[in-house]
Amino acid sequence: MFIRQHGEGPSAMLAIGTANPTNLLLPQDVFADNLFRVTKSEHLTELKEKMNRICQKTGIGKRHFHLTEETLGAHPEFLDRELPSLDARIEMAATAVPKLAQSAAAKAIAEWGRPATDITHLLFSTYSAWEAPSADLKLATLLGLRPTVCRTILSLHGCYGGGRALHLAKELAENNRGARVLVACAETTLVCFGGPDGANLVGHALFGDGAGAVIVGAGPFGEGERPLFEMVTATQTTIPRTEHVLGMQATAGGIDFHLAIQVPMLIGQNVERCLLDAFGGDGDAPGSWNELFWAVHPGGRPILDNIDTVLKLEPGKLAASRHVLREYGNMSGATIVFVLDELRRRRKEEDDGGHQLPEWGAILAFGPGITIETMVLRSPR
Ligand SMILES: CC(C)(COP(=O)(O)OP(=O)(O)OC[C@H]1O[C@@H](n2cnc3c(N)ncnc32)[C@H](O)[C@@H]1OP(=O)(O)O)[C@@H](O)C(=O)NCCC(=O)NCCSC(=O)CC(=O)O
Repeated sequence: MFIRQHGEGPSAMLAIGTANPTNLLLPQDVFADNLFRVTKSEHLTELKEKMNRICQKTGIGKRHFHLTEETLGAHPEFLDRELPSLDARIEMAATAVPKLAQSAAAKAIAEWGRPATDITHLLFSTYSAWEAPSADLKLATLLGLRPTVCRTILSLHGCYGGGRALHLAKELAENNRGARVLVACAETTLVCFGGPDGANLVGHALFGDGAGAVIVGAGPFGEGERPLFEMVTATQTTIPRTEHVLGMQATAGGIDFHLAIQVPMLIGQNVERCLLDAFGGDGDAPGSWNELFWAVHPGGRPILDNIDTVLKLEPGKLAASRHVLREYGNMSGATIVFVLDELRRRRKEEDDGGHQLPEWGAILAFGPGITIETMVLRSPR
């Protein structure tokens, strides 16, 4: 009888890659001027002042975008929510999203050192998948994955999409001996970009474009395979009665984001419970959260500030998250991969400098629901 063989030990991240569109890089201090100019909204002076106030408080230094002024010139319907533009956006995203993911995935595969045809599963997360077959098949074709690769697209999980995909990759790798799972997350604001109004200023000020890829596998590890972070346990929690505070909605004029002002507070109030669950209860959790290393989705500066406060974290514990927020903004589901990449770069630097490094760590990612994905990590010695 055929018996399914399991992988050995907890699965691990074996390689990480990230990428951003090269079309447009905008420093945050000129973002409002640029937005109001290209959308012909300069007469909305109060709104622009508010936009400037918000931009200054984001903790963001610059962001990358696929949409350029030239593309907007060819699509004036993108500027006016009353005009239908969803078709054109879907068509643009259908090419841009898999290509962006390809850039990140190619870096992860090169670091991994094995042929792309050794990938057995593909998990693709994006808020821009609006067709079938979708970005997962396009990415598989661009990378030359084998026709038997098991593909899954995760759509509209928003900012917890990266955490969700890593969680699923862990399950797949541990339950299928020899599986090598490519997690790919790619997000572009071209599906939601529009002229500024009272409802979309915060989204405009926060979101950027980027892609992240991680290769996940469980033991036995092949020659040259080097576990970066072991994925020890993972949980998902939905905060009851918060489904209306954070979300996305497709309209004829593009995708609308809704970010209620209470989001940072709600996340702050709930993360400790999620962490205790992921660690298996109070008894197994570390005595102080400062004993861990941290990969937190930088959904916004106040979210990181609230987590610092409730977990009583020492300054610098969320440095990788703050760095990614500063350099790239909030790239929704792809952001957590950038944080993991930055975290391992910082840990290597500290290790080379002879510093004692925490062995255990945690991922926190948040999105619509409000959903919190939590994962306990261990860094192999
Ligand atoms: C917008 C901010 C930069 C503002 O910074 P501060 O809160 O420190 O500053 P502040 O209180 O002085 O606010 C400045 C101005 O912004 C307004 N303001 C703040 N939060 C707002 C919100 N959610 N919606 C609309 N307006 C908002 C305030 O009323 C104020 O207006 P005035 O100046 O007129 O008084 C920050 O609050 C922030 O980053 N919030 C976003 C957090 C968030 O929801 N992240 C989740 C992203 S989604 C995600 O990550 C998951 C996903 O998408 O799936």
